Amino acid sequence: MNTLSAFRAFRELLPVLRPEWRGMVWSYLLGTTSALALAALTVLTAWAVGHAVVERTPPGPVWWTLVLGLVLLRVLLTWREMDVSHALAYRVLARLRMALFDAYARSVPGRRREHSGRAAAVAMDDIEKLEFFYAHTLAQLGASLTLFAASLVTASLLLPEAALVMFLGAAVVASSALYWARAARRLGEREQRERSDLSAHIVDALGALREVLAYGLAPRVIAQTSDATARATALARRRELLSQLVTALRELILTGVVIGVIATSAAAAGVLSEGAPVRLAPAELPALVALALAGIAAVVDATDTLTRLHPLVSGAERVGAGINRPPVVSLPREPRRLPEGPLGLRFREVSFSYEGRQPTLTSWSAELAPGEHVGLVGPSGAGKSTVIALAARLWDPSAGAVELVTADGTGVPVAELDEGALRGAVALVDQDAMLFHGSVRDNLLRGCGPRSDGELTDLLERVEANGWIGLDDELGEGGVRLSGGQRARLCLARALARRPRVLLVDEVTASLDPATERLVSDVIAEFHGTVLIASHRAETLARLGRVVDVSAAPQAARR
Ligand SMILES: Nc1ncnc2c1ncn2[C@@H]1O[C@H](COP(=O)(O)OP(=O)(O)OP(=O)(O)O)[C@@H](O)[C@H]1O
Repeated sequence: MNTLSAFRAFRELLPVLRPEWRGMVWSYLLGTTSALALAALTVLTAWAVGHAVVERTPPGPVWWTLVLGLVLLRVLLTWREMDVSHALAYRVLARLRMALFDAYARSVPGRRREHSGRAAAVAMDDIEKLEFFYAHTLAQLGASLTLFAASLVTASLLLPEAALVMFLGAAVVASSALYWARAARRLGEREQRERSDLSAHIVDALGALREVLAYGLAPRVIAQTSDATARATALARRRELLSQLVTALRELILTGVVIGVIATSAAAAGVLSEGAPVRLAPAELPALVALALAGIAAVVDATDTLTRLHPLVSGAERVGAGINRPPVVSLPREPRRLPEGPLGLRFREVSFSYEGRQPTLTSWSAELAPGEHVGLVGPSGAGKSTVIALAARLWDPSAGAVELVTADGTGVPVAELDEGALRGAVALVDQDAMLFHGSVRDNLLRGCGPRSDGELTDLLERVEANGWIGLDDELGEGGVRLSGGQRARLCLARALARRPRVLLVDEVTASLDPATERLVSDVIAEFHGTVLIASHRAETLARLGRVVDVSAAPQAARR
């Protein structure tokens, strides 16, 4: 494993978990004390056996008190450890999820053409595995290393050469683990890639099931799926084989260390040659071997855990990349509030380009007076959706400003506005607006304050949805059970439920039949606030007071 990059990937997420440091330290302390208590029990038992066999003296009351105390301590610690680490795991999960969601919320909304949903779903899945690492594994690694250090120091006080054997054994175990981990990680990454390609392939096929069936693609999809599964399984088998080999090697080293410690202790106890100076009582020999065994087993445990971390490293990298996505808009330091009353919209010499693309807008200006209904036109790809996204502050322009304009003509840049005030004043009905899982009522109430059922029913009547749906009806995932026109009408009702002062509508009538288009246009025409509609459709545009062209040459904004 590239230890440094693994270390970096895990460290990257620590700032998010900083508030949990007390829980993490507590979990480490409990785990370490418990491991030390277990090691002490093993050593005490070996000591008692040594004395009983060699000196024929049974353990005295001090020994029994110690052993009993340690057993009780272990019971108590195991119970507390579970409690603490479960609570910690829950909080780690929540913190990572919130940080990821927050980062996506700040960085994604404008990037409509990105598969952000899939990336976020994979990262959310990763978080579930990482939770265990931060809540349990980290403390367990710390406990193993502390136990090794403690047993090494104790062994070096009792018999330095036994400690040297332990140290060398630990070094060989650790270096072999690091060497093998690199190969395991490479295999793991390939397997992970195969598996995510496979799930993307299945998701795509299921998403386009109608095309798959209509074009007779099912046999090809099945063959591709089975090939990809076979490749992923072969890689998993190779990885498992490698891991078994490494485990066998580790067991071998462990055995070597035990033999080494027995040999050095036996020599020091004068067991090997007559007349040699005795530096260790023969009765202590089993205790020293048990001590060495506990210490080296802790290193074996830690390296075993480390070698199994590789799938987590890629997960941590993905989550880190998600959490550290640069925000597309930044929150103002001193957010301004919005004055009451009608609001207009002003684009003041706005320029904008998508990452690495030619500029979409260059010094583009337009102004909508409060209450004005304006159409936004331009050839396909000219930037209509971009203008709408800038007005909703899903992106920030690279130059110029987008402002909400009060009745006296004062412009308040959307970038300086309090987030809540902006979202309360401006509503967006997007080209591919999504409905959420849940009832119609849940959807209408999303993002707005309390509204009476009477008001919501009134909205359904306005978009003529009351004939085919009610407030308590469930929409299913993304409103899949509805037609495009029905979805558009509910999305419009949802935007109106927020009682916005500015309504932004992006191509919502583009794929509607003439009757639904007329209906949607009627509802928008009755809206009393300011409206900006991006559209190609003559029928939609004919209802509007004025039309502005997004591809028009740069002009100065009215001040
Ligand atoms: N997320 C994105 N990343 C990169 N480029 C983008 C992104 N969104 C839009 N673009 C590009 O920016 C340009 C303007 O796109 P936009 O969607 O604003 O145009 P539009 O006028 O609304 O087009 P249409 O009428 O076809 O919907 C296009 O060239 C498009 O390819």
